[in-house]
Amino acid sequence: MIHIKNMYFSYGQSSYILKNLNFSIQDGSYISILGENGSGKSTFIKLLLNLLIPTSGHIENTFTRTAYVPQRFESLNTQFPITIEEILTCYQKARHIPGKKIIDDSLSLVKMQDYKKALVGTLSGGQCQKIFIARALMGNPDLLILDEPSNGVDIKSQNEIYQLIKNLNQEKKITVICVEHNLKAAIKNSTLLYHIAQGVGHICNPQNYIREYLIENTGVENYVSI
Ligand SMILES: Nc1ncnc2c1ncn2[C@@H]1O[C@H](COP(=O)(O)OP(=O)(O)OP(=O)(O)O)[C@@H](O)[C@H]1O
Repeated sequence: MIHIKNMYFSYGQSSYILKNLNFSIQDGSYISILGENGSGKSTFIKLLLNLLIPTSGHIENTFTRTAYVPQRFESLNTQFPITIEEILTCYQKARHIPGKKIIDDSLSLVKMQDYKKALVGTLSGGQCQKIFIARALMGNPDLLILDEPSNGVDIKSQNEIYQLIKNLNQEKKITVICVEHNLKAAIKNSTLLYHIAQGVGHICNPQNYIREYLIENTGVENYVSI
């Protein structure tokens, strides 16, 4: 469980990016974090990952094994001649993760076992995203944080990736927090949405999101057709 209480955050002396956030994330939930570019979604995630410290207020986090799946292009040099097995072996060693079968097991979970010897530069966007999820699963996480998992991925692979994330959430009981620009996926998959606008967080039920937030705040009625 994560409890965020009266949390404010600013970078240095600049004005607050996040203002008085109060939000609880229950075990087993699937939360999508929404908001416009620059609204503070990545900052929020970095605070949850302890990469940033709140300016005031606090975060209580009872999860013990958090895994992070970054945006695909943040962590990938496709020109570098390295295989999937080598990437995962480096991760296993760096994180001191035990187990001889852990790489095969995590690749099987994302149905990418046939790509163990493939060079990372030969994979499609969707395949790369699955490899990053496999890498995150090697640490047997109880919390999985993803940053825009469908970014740069075709529709078929998007469906596979969201199905995979949903299975991890529902069957393996991994709590999921996902930064999203994919509104359709967020509404379809999440137990709760958290919309950040002007530094303020709004908790929203997926079924009511379109009415509660988009229509009231933007007047964009055609979002109803999503
Ligand atoms: N290291 C930093 N130092 C100063 N300001 C920063 C830093 N990182 C982000 N910001 C600013 O904080 C604000 C929120 O940025 P953030 O990256 O959290 O937004 P975001 O919602 O994730 O955006 P996007 O959807 O474009 O990824 C932006 O105005 C950004 O310029």
